[in-house]
Amino acid sequence: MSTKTVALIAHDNRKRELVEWAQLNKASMQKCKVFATGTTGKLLKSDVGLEVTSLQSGPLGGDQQIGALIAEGRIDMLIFFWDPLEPLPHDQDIKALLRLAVVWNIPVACNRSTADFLFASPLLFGDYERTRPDFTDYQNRKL
Ligand SMILES: O=C(CO)COP(=O)(O)O
Repeated sequence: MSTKTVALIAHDNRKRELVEWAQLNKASMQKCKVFATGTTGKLLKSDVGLEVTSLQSGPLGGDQQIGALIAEGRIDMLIFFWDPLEPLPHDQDIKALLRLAVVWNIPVACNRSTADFLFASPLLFGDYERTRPDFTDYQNRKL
């Protein structure tokens, strides 16, 4: 079984919620490789004590960096507590990230109960191999 790679992101109004959730799931998180956007990553290090690879802050391109990692097949799961009540300057980046997670068949949790379900799943540390879609036909289409 290979180490799972998880991307964690939370918008400002939901950062406390993500930190609390990560504290409760710290033992499992420590078995994963964790990527995060800038400020989220900083909090996960300082308040949870996780080892995290922090990318740029979301509005500065962090969502796009996570999206690129997904497209490269380097992320197994996305936990993204996005803010459903406030528009943000980088809304398009957020939409693009969520879109790529669907394109590449990545499990995504946008709230705490879904994150609980993902982390309670025997598949998390089992021998489940996510089907990575094959877009060969799409890439070879006649133009
Ligand atoms: O804005 C974000 C995701 O869209 C999160 O970025 P930060 O983790 O830097 O706050």
